[in-house]
Order: sequence, then C-alpha cells, then structure tokens
Amino acid sequence: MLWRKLTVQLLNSPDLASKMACPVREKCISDGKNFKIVMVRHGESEWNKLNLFCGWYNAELSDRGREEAIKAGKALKDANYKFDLAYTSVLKRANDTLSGILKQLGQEGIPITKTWRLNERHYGGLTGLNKADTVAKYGEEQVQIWRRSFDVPPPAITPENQYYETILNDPIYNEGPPKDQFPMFESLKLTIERTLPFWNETVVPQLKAGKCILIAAHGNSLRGIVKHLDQMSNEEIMKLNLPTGIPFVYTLDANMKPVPNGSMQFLGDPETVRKAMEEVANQGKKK
Ligand SMILES: O=C(O)[C@@H](CO)OP(=O)(O)O
Repeated sequence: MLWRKLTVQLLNSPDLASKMACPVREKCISDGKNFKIVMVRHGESEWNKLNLFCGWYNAELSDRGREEAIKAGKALKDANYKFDLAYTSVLKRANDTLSGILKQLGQEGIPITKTWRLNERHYGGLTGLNKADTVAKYGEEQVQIWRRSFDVPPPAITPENQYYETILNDPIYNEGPPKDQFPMFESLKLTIERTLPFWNETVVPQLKAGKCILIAAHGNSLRGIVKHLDQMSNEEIMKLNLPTGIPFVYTLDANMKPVPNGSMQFLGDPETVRKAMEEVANQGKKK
C-alpha cells in the first residue's frame, strides 16, 4: 500500500544529525554509484491560502509561503547541502521559493534554469474557482477525480474565464509553449508528458555528471516525477498529496531508480509532514 510505504519511509528517515556529519559533496553523490536530488513544492501561495484552483495562473507566495521557503532553506543548510544548479518553473511562486531557499543557503549565484515544463498542471476551466465551492456544486467525488485522477482532465478553459487572457498572454510564456500548443487544460497524464522529457533530457544527464541539483516546482509536476521514479500505478498516485515547502530527497541508482529506502525522504519530522499532506488533501473537501 503506497500510504503505508510512505509512512514507513518517513518513520525510517535517516537521522539528520548523522547527515550533518557527512562531507558536503557526499550530500549528492553518496558512494560514486548513487545520485541524490532534492525537490521541493513551492511554499503556500496567495491562491492556496484562498483555496482557489491555480494551475498556470501566476499567483504570488503568501507570507506563510515565504516563511516556508526560509524554513526549507534552513533545513537544507543544517543538512549541509551545496547545490551546483537548480531548476524551476516559470511561475513566480516556485521561483520565489527557490530564491528564498538559496538565500538561506548563501548559494544565490548558482545557475537557475526556468522552464514551463515544470509548471503546475493547467487547471483549465477550474482556474480561479474556490475548491470548497466546487465541491459544494459538483460533489467531493467529482472534485477528487479532477484533482487527483491520472487521466481525467478538468474542463477546458474558455475565453469566458476571467483568467483566460491573463494566462494566455502572460509574458512568462514568451519562451514557450508555442501558442498553437498552449494547453487549455491538463490531466496528470498530460502534465507528465511535458515534464518527463525535461527530466530525461536535461535533469538526468546533469545528475549523471555528478551535479547536486535542487528542483523547486509544483504539487502536480512533482507528483508526475515521483510517479515516474517510484513506478507508481495510476491508482497509487491518486493518494499522494505533496506538502508545500518541505524539501524531499531521492537517492537514485545508475539506472535512475530509487535505491532501497531512497524514495522521498522528507527533511522534516514525520508528524509535520503527515499533517501538511493532510492539509492539502482536505482542500478538496466541504467547508
Ligand atoms: O490549484 C492548483 O494549482 C494545485 C496546487 O495548488 O491544486 P491541487 O492541490 O488541487 O492540485
């Protein structure tokens, strides 16, 4: 059972103190054969706070989100991480989380690549709607399907949606995707189809070259990467809710598969992580 597997991993999470004793480079290349990568979902955004479907809308971090980024940076600093490069989406909430973390680490100068391929999934016609109101209108089951199913997409965004033009014409999308491929909605499946090429073609070669990498992205783009790495079934991934602003580490073998106990090790105490995951799951419940 996925949930049990994750809980066991959290409870068995290696002692931070022993991690702190490791030489810096060992944080990313544990024994010359294995590779570590750190990922983090952005801190709480203003739209998370208001419980709105956000997707490709460029929401700001909330004050709590900024604090989460600082806390994440401190946790990574305490654990001695020294990053060579970072990847993030083109959305400000992920960019600012990354900057907040790197500032704490004193590593603001590392190369940062921004790509729409790491964006949150596009929430289509749900963009801007309150999640609890949507539950009241369509029921919890339907909203859970829209939020967490693997291949059922939300309805398409239409020009009637007040954020349609804002998103489509946002200069953050000047570098892509091309207008004729601009998504009007995305399921997790579609999100994975544009995120995985970036993982395989850009992230993996850098990991194999021994680079210590930090990815600051979004709940659903990261769920896509996690599904791929842990080879989760379409049913298993439905149950995973990533918390905001808590970094997690994967230790991968030469085939880029997690080593035993190398999946999703959070830098946070298990109870805090559990509660934060529950909070995200509850956003799709009645008020
Ligand atoms: O609204 C969104 O863009 C995402 C992440 O905040 O929400 P959910 O957790 O419902 O997929």
